[in-house]
Amino acid sequence: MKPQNVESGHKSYQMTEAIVELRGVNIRQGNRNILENVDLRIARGEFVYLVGKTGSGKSSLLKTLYAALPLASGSATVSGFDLRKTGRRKIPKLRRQLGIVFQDFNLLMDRSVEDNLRFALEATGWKKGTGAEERIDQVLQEVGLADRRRSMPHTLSGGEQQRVAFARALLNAPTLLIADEVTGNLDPETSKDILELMRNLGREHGTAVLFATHDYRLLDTFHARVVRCEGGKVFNSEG
Ligand SMILES: Nc1ncnc2c1ncn2[C@@H]1O[C@H](COP(=O)(O)OP(=O)(O)OP(=O)(O)O)[C@@H](O)[C@H]1O
Repeated sequence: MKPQNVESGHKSYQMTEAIVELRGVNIRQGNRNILENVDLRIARGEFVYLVGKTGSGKSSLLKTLYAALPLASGSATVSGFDLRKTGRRKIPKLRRQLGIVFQDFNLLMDRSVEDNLRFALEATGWKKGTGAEERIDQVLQEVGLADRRRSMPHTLSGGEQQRVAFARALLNAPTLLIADEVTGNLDPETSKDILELMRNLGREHGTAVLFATHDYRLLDTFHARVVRCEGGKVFNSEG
């Protein structure tokens, strides 16, 4: 296949560059084998659905990608980090390349939207006066919440709170967005809006998106590659 060049602002990148490359990975929780011999490749800017029943190992696979679970065996590269060589001290550096969003929005409820984002920026090493305020404006605009910058989280709907969580995940311009059951608390219409938003942001910025869900109905939202966890194995298929 001919590599496809995508223009993103002043950056040009190749859609074929791998952001995730797992080969023969075994994933364990405690002394239990969860997934065996996993091969998975995700290219820059690619959107991938990760599906499987509750307990099939989706979260364990995602945890492996952000180095919250060690590799039991095999090789894995995520955003240029070789996970076999990514010791504890390097993990924060790896995670700065990733945007991770969960079902629970995990917002600080006693702080405004902008304070939630400022807190995340400072926690990842941004200093005041280095474009932080502009970056907050940018990500809120991208998720369609520019006018809610000073709102408190409890005044926002569930869908809007999840958008704030996405805005926070986007702050450091991740190469990979990991979404673990992010629509679990949302109604079907809002879930599809969130899904569309993720796909569009991914396309625009060349961010790969791995969207885990046990809700197979969401696969009808748009056509994309589907990766399935079942019976301790991971199956790759064309969507
Ligand atoms: N900390 C742990 N210690 C031992 N076993 C665990 C641990 N966390 C998860 N498991 C087990 O690993 C298996 C896979 O769980 P995992 O959370 O990865 O599945 P999942 O597909 O993400 O499910 P869900 O959709 O419910 O989140 C389950 O059988 C679960 O009981």
